Amino acid sequence: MGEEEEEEEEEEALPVRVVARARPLLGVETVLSCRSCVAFSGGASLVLGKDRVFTFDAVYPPSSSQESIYSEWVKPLVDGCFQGYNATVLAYGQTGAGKTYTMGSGNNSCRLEEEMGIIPRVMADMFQRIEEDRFLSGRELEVRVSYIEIYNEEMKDLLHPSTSSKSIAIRERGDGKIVLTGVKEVQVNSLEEMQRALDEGSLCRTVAGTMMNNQSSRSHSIFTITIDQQVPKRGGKSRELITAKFHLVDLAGSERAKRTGNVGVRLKESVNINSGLLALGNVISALGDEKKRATHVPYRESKLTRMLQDSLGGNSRTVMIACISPADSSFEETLNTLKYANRARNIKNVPIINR
Ligand SMILES: Nc1ncnc2c1ncn2[C@@H]1O[C@H](COP(=O)(O)OP(=O)(O)OP(=O)(O)O)[C@@H](O)[C@H]1O
Repeated sequence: MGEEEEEEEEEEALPVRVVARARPLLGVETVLSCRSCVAFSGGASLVLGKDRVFTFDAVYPPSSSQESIYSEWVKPLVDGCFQGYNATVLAYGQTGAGKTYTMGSGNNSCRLEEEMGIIPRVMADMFQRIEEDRFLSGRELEVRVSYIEIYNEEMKDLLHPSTSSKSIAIRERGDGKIVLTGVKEVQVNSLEEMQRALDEGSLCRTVAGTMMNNQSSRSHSIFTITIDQQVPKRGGKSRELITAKFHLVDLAGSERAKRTGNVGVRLKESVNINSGLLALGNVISALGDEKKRATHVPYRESKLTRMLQDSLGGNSRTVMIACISPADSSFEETLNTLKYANRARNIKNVPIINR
């Protein structure tokens, strides 16, 4: 293949992939006599209520495993990172819909192997790959992680919780890449070190009970893995740096404030959470609209969208997982989640290798 053709292939625009996942009915829902209001046909569509049909890139019914969603949608992104492509996985949905379970961004120490979520699987795969590539001549590799939380429009470094939020800022470099200043990345040399970073950071997340989930994460959390590789150039003695960033995002619950029974501080939180998600929705819809995409995408409306600027509609391979509860008591929230996720299907990203 000629160099020009290679360039063309790299710059092909890819849509953001959107998959929907329904968790099983929880014990508490069964006790409250909730019934499932979502039907699955086995394909990429689902039916909410009597006749609202939604089609995504894939649909995962309650019986589906953590492994299937990981191997079909996330593993290819891990492979891409080693080639220098950025990747992003976002979990969206109302409180209690299964975002933290799916991402594996909660406490993983008591989980069975098959219950492990996406982040622990990404880490295990990366280190297996690093181990396998160890003997490739001349290759040097460095892996770093950062873990941040956006809570009430303030950013917290979960790996260095004593860092003041005020010293953290999001900046756009001349080449359009987004960088965080004030957040300290941690270099990790083994799977165990990376797992420790995830577990310790997860413990510092802002969690509180709502009427819908007694361990509700009230913030957006973003676990970022950066891989830097010094690779010998083909045929020459010189080397090139290939770098890739993998954002794993567990978004705060998308529910409307009223349903969570929130008042006071929790209500203020809900308003802030929703403003981040609203901004994300606006960015998603602008990216899905050809005219707006060319003129103005409102990334600056929130910290969340600013931080994900080069992952949404930018240089990244992106998968969004819309998590839903099948319970009829969550019908309205599920409808909102599915509508929101549907809009994301129009976004096109242009992944290029980061040399
Ligand atoms: N696919 C699943 N299989 C079995 N249990 C699940 C599944 N998804 C979620 N659960 C369970 O449902 C409950 C709520 O899930 P989870 O905490 O992941 O929700 P969430 O969307 O992250 O909520 P919040 O936004 O409030 O943090 C948990 O007890 C979790 O273990």
